[in-house]
Order: sequence, then C-alpha cells, then structure tokens
Amino acid sequence: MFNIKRYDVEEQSSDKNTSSNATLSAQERLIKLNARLNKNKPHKELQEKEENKNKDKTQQQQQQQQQQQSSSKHLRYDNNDSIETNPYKQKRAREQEDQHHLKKHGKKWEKREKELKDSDLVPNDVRLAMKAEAEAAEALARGILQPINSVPEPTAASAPSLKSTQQQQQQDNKEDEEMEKKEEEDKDITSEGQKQEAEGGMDDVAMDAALADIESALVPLPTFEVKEITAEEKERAKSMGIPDWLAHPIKIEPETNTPIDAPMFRLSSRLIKQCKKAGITECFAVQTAVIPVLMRARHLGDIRKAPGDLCVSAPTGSGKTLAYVLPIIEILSQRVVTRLRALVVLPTRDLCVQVKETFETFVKGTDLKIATSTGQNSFAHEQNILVGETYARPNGPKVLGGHSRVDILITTPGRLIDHIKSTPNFTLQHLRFLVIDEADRLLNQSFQDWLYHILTAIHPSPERKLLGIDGSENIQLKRDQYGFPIHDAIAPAFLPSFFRLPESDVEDPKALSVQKLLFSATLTRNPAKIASLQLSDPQYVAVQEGGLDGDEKQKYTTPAGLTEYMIVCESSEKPLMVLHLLYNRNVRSALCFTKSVESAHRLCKLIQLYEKTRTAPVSSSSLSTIPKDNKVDSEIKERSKGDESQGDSEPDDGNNDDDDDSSSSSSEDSDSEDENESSDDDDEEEEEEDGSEKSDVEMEDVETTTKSTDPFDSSSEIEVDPSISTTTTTATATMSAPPIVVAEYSSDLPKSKRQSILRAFNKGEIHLLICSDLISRGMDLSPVSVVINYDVPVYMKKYIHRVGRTARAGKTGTAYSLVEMQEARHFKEMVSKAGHWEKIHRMKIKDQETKELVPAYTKALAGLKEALVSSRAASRKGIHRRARK
Ligand SMILES: Nc1ncnc2c1ncn2[C@@H]1O[C@H](COP(=O)(O)OP(=O)(O)OP(=O)(O)O)[C@@H](O)[C@H]1O
Repeated sequence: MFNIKRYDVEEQSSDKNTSSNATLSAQERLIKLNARLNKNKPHKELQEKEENKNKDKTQQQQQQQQQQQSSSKHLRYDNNDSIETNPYKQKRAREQEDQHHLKKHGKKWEKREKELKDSDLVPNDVRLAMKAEAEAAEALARGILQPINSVPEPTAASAPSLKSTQQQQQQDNKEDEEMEKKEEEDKDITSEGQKQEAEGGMDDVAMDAALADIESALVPLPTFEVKEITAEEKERAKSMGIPDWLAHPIKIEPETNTPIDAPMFRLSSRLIKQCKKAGITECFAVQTAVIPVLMRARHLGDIRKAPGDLCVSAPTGSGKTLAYVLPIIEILSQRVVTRLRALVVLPTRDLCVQVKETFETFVKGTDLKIATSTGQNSFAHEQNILVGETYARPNGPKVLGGHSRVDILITTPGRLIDHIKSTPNFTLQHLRFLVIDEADRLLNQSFQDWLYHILTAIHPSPERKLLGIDGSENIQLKRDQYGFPIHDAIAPAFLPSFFRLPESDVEDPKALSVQKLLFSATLTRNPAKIASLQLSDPQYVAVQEGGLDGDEKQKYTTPAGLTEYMIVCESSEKPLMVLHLLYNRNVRSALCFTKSVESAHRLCKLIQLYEKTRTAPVSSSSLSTIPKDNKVDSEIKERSKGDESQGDSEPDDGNNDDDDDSSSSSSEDSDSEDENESSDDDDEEEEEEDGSEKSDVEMEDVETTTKSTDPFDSSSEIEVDPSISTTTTTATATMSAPPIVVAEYSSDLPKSKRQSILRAFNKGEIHLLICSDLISRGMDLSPVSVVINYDVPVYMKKYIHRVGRTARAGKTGTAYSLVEMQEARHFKEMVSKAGHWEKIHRMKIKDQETKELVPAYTKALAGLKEALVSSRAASRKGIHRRARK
C-alpha cells in the first residue's frame, strides 16, 4: 500500500539533511530551534545546560542501547504484539529498515561505481547513467517511491471508495494523535538528545543543517502591502476579463534595496561571495521581492505543494535578470543528475548570449551546465550539446525520461520547438523553472505555436503515459536490477503516470510542476495572452513608483535616473539634430534608434561622411545648392514607396518599414527581434479598446522648432548662407572636435561582427551606435548614457524599452526623441495615455545652434548616394565571398 508519510522524504539522495528534517514534526522542530536559540543565553545558563547535557548524554546512551535492542527484536519478530499496537515503534522500525536497506544498496552501488571509475572504457554518459541509477536505487531503498505496477490496479473491489478513504483517513488521524500523545510523554521523560537518537539518530551535521533549515524557514518573507481592491475596481477588471491577481499587483517601491546577505534571501555563502565579487552588495527592489519567494520552495526533490507562478513587471535596467538567475542557480546547485531543469526563453539571440553570460558569472563553484540554443550553430551541433551525439542519433538509444547534458538552457522559441520535435531524448519533463523573459514580446510571437508546444511537453495530459519521445509503446521504463523503475527517469510532472500520488493538499504531496516566471518592463495585462500561459496560483509583482499611492494613470515606470526630452522638428532636420547632439552637445556613448535597418545604414553613412568632411575644406560649388528634392537619391525614393504615410521628406531616410530584422522568423528563430511595431504592441492596442479612457490631448504646449531657413526644405531651392558659400569654410567648433566614431548594428551583420561592435561600444571606442530595434529590448550595454529616438516609435512599449537602454542599475541617462511635426500629436497622445507626458521636457534647438554644422553636412549629403552605392556593392561582394566559403 502506498505510504503517504514516506512522501515527505526528499526525492534527491543528495539532500540527506532534508530527509531527516522531513521526518520531524513542526513541534519537534520548534523544540530544537528553541534549544539552538538557547545557545545565545547568558554564560551561566549555558554552563548549567552543558552539565545537564552531559548527564543527559549518559542517560541517552543507555536508552539508545535499550532501544536498539528492542527495535532489532521487533524487526526480527514481526508478529510481536508491541510493534503492531504501537505505531510509534512501527514508524521507528520502518525507518531503521530503510536505513539498513539504504546502507546495503548504497554500498553495492558505491562498489560498482568504484570498479568502473577511471576506466577509459566507460564513456561519460554511462557514468552519468550510473550516477542516476545509484541515486535512484538509493531513493527506492529509502522507500520514497513505489512503482504503480507494484500497487494492485484499482478494481471495483479494491479501488478505495470515498467511504473507505475516509475510514482510512480517520484511522491515520487516530494513529497520528496517538503518536503525538506518545511523543508528548516522551518529551517529559527524555532529554532532547535522547529524543534525537530515538527519532532515528540524527548526527550533528544533519542536525545543524536541519536546524539551519528551520531557522531560515522562520525568516519572514518581506511583506509588501497590497492595496485593497474596491468593489468598483474589481467590477471594472472583471468586465475587462482581467483576473484580480493581475489587476492588483503587489507593488514595491523602486528604492527597496536589501543587503545581498540578508537571511531572507537564503543564498549560500558561495553565491553571496560571487555576487560581491561582481560588485553586487545589495539586491534591487525586484530582486528583494522575487528571490525570497522563489527560495521558499528550494528543495529540488520536494514533491509537495507546487509553488505558484510569478509575473513580474519592473522598469528597464532594474535587475530582473538576476532576480531569476540567482535563485535558479541556488536551487539547482543541489542536483545530483544533470537534467534540463531550467529553461529561459528570450526573443533574440543577442539576449540569449547576454543571459548566458550572466548565468556563467554566478554559476562558478557549481557543476551546473549552461547552454544556449538559438540557431546560430548547426542543428546537429546543438543536439550534441543538449543530449550528446549518441543519444541524438535517430536510431540511437532512447531513454525513458530523456537525456540531458545541460541543466540550464537559454533559447529562442523557434529553435526550442525544433529540438522538442526533432531531437531524440530531448525532454522538458524535468523542468523545474520555465522563465519567459521579455514576456509580452514573446507572447506576441505565435509562430510555430511555441507556447503550446512547451506547455504540452511540460504537462502531459493525465491519460498520456510517458511512452517515449515518439509516443510509441516500445520503450520500457528503465529499471534497476531489482526491477524497480529508476526514479530519476521520471520527472515530477510525469510521476502520476507511474505512481499513485495522493490528491493534493497542503500536507499531502503531489508532483511538483514547473514554476513559470514571467518578466518584462511592460508586462501585458491582456487576459487572453495571460490565460494562454496556463498559470498556476499566480502572483503579480510590480516595481512601481509611488507604491500603493502610485499614480494609477502611470502605466509604466521608467528608471528614476532617466531624463527625457523631445525635440519637435521637420523630418528633414533630423540628421542635423543628431549632429547637433554629437558635436555641439558632446553626446557620447549613445544609441540611436531608427525604424529600419536600411534607415540605420543610411544615417550611419551620412554621419560618417560628415565626420570625414568636417575637417576637409568645403568648396563653394558643393554648397551652392542643396538638392531640391529632399531625398538624396533615387534609391531612397524607390525604397520609400512602401511608406506613404510617413511622408517622403527625409534626406537620408527611405522611410521603408520593411524591417529586415523582422522578416527573418524561421524555424531557426533568426533574431525574432521583429521590429514590427503593430505586432509588438498588440495588447496595447487591445487595452485601448478595452475601454480605458482616451486622453484628451491638447497640442498647444508642444513647442515646435520651425526653422525659417530650413536648408532642406523641399518646397524651395535653398539659398546658401553667404557666410558659408565661400570657397573654403571653417566650421570652427566642429572642426576642432576630436574624431567621432559612428557604427551601425543590425541583424544584417554576421554574428562575429555584431559581437565585435558591441565590445568596441562597451569599451567606449564607438561613440554613437545606430541601430534598429534589434537591441531595443533587454540588452544591457552598460556605457549607454544617451538614447536618441531618431524615428519615434508608434507604441509606448517600444518607447519604454528603447529609452530604458540608459539610466540602468541606478545610473543616470538622457533620452532625446526627434518628433516630426506631423507626428507630434500622436506622440503626445501616446505618452499622455501612459501617464508619462509630465516626464518629457520639450527642447528647442535654435537655427543659430546648428548653423556651423550645415556646410559639412551639405557636402556629406551630396556624397551619400555614391557612398551607399559603393557600400552596397561591397556588402554584395562580402555575401558572395561568404557563400563561396
Ligand atoms: N543588485 C544589483 N546591484 C548592482 N547591479 C545590479 C544589480 N542587479 C542587477 N544589476 C545590474 O543592472 C543592470 C541591469 O540589469 P538587467 O539587465 O537584469 O535589467 P532588466 O531589468 O532585465 O532590464 P530590461 O528590462 O531592460 O531587460 C545589469 O548591468 C546588472 O548587472
């Protein structure tokens, strides 16, 4: 018969301490904790205690001897009356039997492993399998699991009826009560030490660990006030289909920092050391809120109550990554067998690389293995990394429960689905954590039904037995030499397929399911999207300014150190504005976002030409007239056809929205950074439709910089200022400025080039990095001090992520948005609706300020067409060369 009590024991053999601890009742734990706390009492008291202890020890030894004799007797004579009538003794006998079994089999496995150890003939995989088997044998020996086939199938006669279950429960309760009574009596007559021995002889180490465990369990979790929900608010959320938990998050002030070694985090000294080494002495607000919650259920093999899922919304640069990286490492570091237990899904390859680097920083000192799967490498190469060459072979060995060479996988959704479908022995059944970072972005991606596939792989339907990756029944459950299934081959989520688990409730165990963790600076509140995640017992944590009294109208919180400006200008003036920021305002370490890869390329070329030109003499001929048509070349004209709505008055910008980055959503995932704004912000649009009030935006306070002498005004031929139409012009201020290095960054570039650009930017060797939205989300480029929105985004979420590339981790930063005249109304509407209008300062740039830039700019503009043609030819050559290789 399945033994409920035994399920309290840890599944992982590695965790010896917790198994002993799990057998303690809450009352006992408190007694022991009190004993430990007494250690801190005054010296005299301690002395007395010490004396008593010594006395007790002698008594204890005597009593132990007696007990051992009596229990071994009971074991030998099963029919002995006393053991049958005394459940307390029964329990003890059972435990001793387990210990005996464990010793016996443990030794066997140790011996076998020793024999094969260091043998060159034994491949690593076999060693791993042996390790798993040893662990499984140990777990089975401890009686943690009983195979379903060892339990008679429920028949009409044998299946427990509700009544018989109730009877059984009553019986159990009675037994428990008796046991408790007996234990109470014991308490009076035995010393604490005797009691420990009687309870299975906890050694000092185990005791210390157990007590530490209890003590840390008693460290209260941080409490955050939750605003009371009014009936009206409840009704409103309900009418919009938003569940209560999502409509009313647990709010935390951004400044809620806590020392990294605070007991509530329960981080090991190893990890604290790593953090301090990395310059992290305090946990930021989001980490303060999230880490203790995740660390609450930190035992890997804990198959009791499944922990609830978390949705976390916190400003850009507020440290969301570490909020999941630290607890995942801490919890997984106790694992024995390598299994895929944490999966982090991200929207782009670059982000995967970044998050992997973060994991690698803190994983030092553990033997956890981390991998990325993004489609940058060949599929076969990734398969080899994930499951090993042998197991990845279609005709290779199929292991029930799969096989993994990594503990933590960081991946883009498309490539992950490919592995779920096509990599033999790759399985998500052992997952303990599923992290969806940049969650709102990912939830807008529906290609390949990635979420459905993941959720299916994690949660098999109750009818579906684990029959192997191909669903065929020919794969047998892996068993040990005694015929027991190897426990580690079965994930907690799949346990019910093989083992009869009790129905869940707080006390009774159930299979631990994966904990889903969602993170974003702009988390969706779209009920349909949230529902698609099948969250269990979720909580919504939001780091938000103003805490409970925070401005409800303020939809997203931006970093405290961020200063935002908008410059309203003609579209033709935008390049000049960028030059003004660079050369007159000394802007450096800046990211400049354009709306497309092509647009980024042209702007980059133009500024590079300007840089070349500004120190060279400017001939009057090149300045006599500026192209009548605002477009500098027919190529741009051609490219801009697709975007009529934006007008066609940009000198350097084709206005094409055919963003190359977005078009590449293949099964290889590309960088599904798709900068397709409409898809990115689907839910934002939906929320608008959900009845939130339309803001009443007035435009009078939007100051525009309308230049009287617009050198690129398409309506008239520009007269060149006489002062600069001389044969040589000296643009004094800009000429003397040190060289400025500008580069572009887009998905068009090969991986190695991208990496070298980021490295150079991080070292300060690139002053302005012009990019599409490839790096607008999640990327943590520490030196960014300025963000320029060359093309303002149409949706607020994108704005928040872009400007959030600066002012990260408590630093300061500035964002400039170049708002075209015709966009000004929309822009104001967008930010007002998000409750953000007050934060944006209007900035006027006077003609006088840009005057000196014009001559070299005009020349650069004239040379742009040629530069674009030659760069295009060069890039074609490069593509051919790469293809030939
Ligand atoms: N407790 C901390 N102390 C000091 N620095 C920290 C701490 N936590 C995180 N950081 C640093 O803050 C920076 C931003 O962190 P992270 O990238 O996790 O932010 P984020 O909230 O995920 O931002 P985004 O929403 O843009 O993805 C990183 O450089 C990280 O190393």
